[in-house]
Amino acid sequence: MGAHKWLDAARDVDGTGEYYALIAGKYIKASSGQTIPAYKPQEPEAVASLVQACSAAEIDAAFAAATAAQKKWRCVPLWKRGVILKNAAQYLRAAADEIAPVITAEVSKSIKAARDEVIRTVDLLEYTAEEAIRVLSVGEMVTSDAFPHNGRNKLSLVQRVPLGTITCIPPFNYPINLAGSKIGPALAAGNAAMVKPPSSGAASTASLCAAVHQALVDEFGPDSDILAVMSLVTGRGREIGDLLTTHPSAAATSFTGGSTGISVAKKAGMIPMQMELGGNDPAVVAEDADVALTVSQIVKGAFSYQGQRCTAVKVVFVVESLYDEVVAKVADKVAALTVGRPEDNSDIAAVISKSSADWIQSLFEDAVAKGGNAHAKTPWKRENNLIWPVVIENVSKDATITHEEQFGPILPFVKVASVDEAIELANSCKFGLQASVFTKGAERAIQIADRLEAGTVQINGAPSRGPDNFPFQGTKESGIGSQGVKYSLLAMTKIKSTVINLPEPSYSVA
Ligand SMILES: NC(=O)c1ccc[n+]([C@@H]2O[C@H](COP(=O)([O-])OP(=O)(O)OC[C@H]3O[C@@H](n4cnc5c(N)ncnc54)[C@H](O)[C@@H]3O)[C@@H](O)[C@H]2O)c1
Repeated sequence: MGAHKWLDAARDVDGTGEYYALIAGKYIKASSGQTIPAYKPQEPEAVASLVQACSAAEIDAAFAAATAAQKKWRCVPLWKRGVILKNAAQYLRAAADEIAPVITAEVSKSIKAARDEVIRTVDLLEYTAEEAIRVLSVGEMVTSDAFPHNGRNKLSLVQRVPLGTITCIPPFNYPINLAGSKIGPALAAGNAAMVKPPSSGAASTASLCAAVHQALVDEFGPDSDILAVMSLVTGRGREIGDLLTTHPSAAATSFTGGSTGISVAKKAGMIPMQMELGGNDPAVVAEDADVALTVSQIVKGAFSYQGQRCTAVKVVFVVESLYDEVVAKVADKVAALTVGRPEDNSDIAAVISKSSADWIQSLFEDAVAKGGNAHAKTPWKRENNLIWPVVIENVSKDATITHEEQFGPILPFVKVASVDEAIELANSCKFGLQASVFTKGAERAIQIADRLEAGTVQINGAPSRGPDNFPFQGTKESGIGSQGVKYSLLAMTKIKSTVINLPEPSYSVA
């Protein structure tokens, strides 16, 4: 039993501790009688959480109830939807210390970073509630006399309306924040949210959903059918994923994850997609870079949360004149990072799974086979899923890690003859999420940024998804559409216009 009744209501506190699914506004155990375990990345034999293995029939039931609930929810006044989201944020804030260890156990994020993620999501929900009012309460009136051969006898009133039920699929690495960045705008805009959490991180996402559900219960009572406006459906992505993203009642999909998103987008019918996918964010270091700033941003950018961030620095291109100095100084800092348990707030803890650790190791071995080497101060070392941070120097332009996302604590350095060569290499990658450029010249920075194929370019800073009000998007295989509170509100609504036809042109006077 925890300190929060609403959080206890989301799981079987008297039994196995398994988390329930939330379907048609009620917590349920799956009719299959089966649960899905998620294991602790740091102790692969230990179960971190158990969630329900929902069936196709349960998902159909969730969609049917959500469709009906959304018709009522969209009529709840905009300000009141905002108040409910703010109330959910307050529940979340009060339980931050109880939820943080759940995140830590499931995805091996340090306790401090896990708590920060909860509070960031509180801020996100509150901001979303207010931004929705600013963005969605104001439309426009378009007059016909702007277009040739027309008088002012037609007035088009333009407003934004919700889409319906939005399938929300977050990844493991921010199971609360990236769930909140979908659920918040979806609900604020008058949609229903069909939430499918990642297998590792499901209990964390479930905790956020519990806060939102309780805020809905407070407003509408425990038996209201409007509670079905948010569902939590759990199961293996490969088993229920297609059902959720191709369901006839799904009006849009908001997905964050890896290349799975590409197949999700290809299979989906004619519905809007918000796709935030993988990246291989390059840092381009020019001859005139501020070395101390560059080094500290690269270390922070590449190794926070052991590199498991879509916006981690994933490859560094340094011009010859600075190469040795930058590599040596980065290696010094990386060698000083603490390695251990996330519960102890170590800088580096285990990566999410064995398959991820194996992938990282294969990239390291490929880089070495092609001429690279671990810097002497940061040798390769692995124990189960725990990988010590490594600076790989002399990495070949042809090494797989130069072009593919490692999602782990190893960082390749590639020596380039010029910034032009760095840009060419960066742009040859199939991804285009973010990129960083380090130079003291403001005009030069803009010119380099303009030439880099990326959704966002950071000048003299590490890549970053936040703050959450910024637009965030990828090009190429890094995604479709933009995220960020305002941009998600726009993505989760569509324009509807109503035309007033006047019998004869009318011109308004002051
Ligand atoms: N661009 C961004 O905003 C952003 C942010 C964070 C993470 N990421 C990316 O996410 C990846 C790491 O996260 P991950 O390992 O959880 O990604 P993933 O693609 O393996 O899984 C993402 C989500 O998709 C679900 N899923 C799996 N199969 C599915 C299917 N067939 N249909 C629908 N859903 C399905 C998973 O259960 C999970 O909830 C990295 O590539 C990282 O770069 C991107």
